Amino acid sequence: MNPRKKVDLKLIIVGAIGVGKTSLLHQYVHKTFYEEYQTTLGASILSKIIILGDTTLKLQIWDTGGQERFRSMVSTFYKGSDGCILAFDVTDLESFEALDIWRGDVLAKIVPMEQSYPMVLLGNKIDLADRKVPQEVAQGWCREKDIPYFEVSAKNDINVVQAFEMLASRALSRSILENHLTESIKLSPDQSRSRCC
Ligand SMILES: Nc1nc2c(ncn2[C@@H]2O[C@H](COP(=O)(O)OP(=O)(O)OP(=O)(O)O)[C@@H](O)[C@H]2O)c(=O)[nH]1
Ligand SMILES: [Mg+2]
Repeated sequence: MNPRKKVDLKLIIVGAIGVGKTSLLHQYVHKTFYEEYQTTLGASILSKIIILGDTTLKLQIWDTGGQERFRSMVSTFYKGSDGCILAFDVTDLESFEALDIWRGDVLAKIVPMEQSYPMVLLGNKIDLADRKVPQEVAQGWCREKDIPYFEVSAKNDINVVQAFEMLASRALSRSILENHLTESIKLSPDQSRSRCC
């Protein structure tokens, strides 16, 4: 029997204050939801082990606080991440308008291969009636940036697993590709020596 490969991935979740980042993470990892709001001070980490195909993935997911005063501090955690969930609240237009800034902050910390850095966008709280961001507008933003979009509800557990696992699977593909590149770089010194003199 083939033993499963094991891969560790660091994922981050970012977005404006109160959009539901912690709730999405708790719904995904613990299948729980809390109505009362407790803002995240700085960052915290949750882990989950999942199986994708022939690989056991250990996801270490960094939950970051959306308060403006933490922006610079939490951005230091983006480095070394394998993928990012961008989140906004479909009933909060400002949280949607802030996405360019959050995305820019993340990409500024990711070097190299910025183009292939996996991201997904989650429009949360679709269980609420007073929507301010139409689905087509969010989809348009994602199309421009080539990012998958999910309409989700942490409260009612709608599309949460699908969104996290889409990101995990993209992050896994990228990590496999990077390992191949690293292997071929390791092989190349011999080749360069043979060209010398
Ligand atoms: N109706 C509804 N409420 C939600 C949903 N997700 C989160 N909430 C509520 O929104 C509030 C904020 O949720 P959090 O998960 O703490 O938001 P956050 O993005 O982690 O906030 P910060 O840590 O301050 O950046 C809480 O009162 C949650 O109960 C949802 O899908 N539907
Ligand atoms: Mg939080």
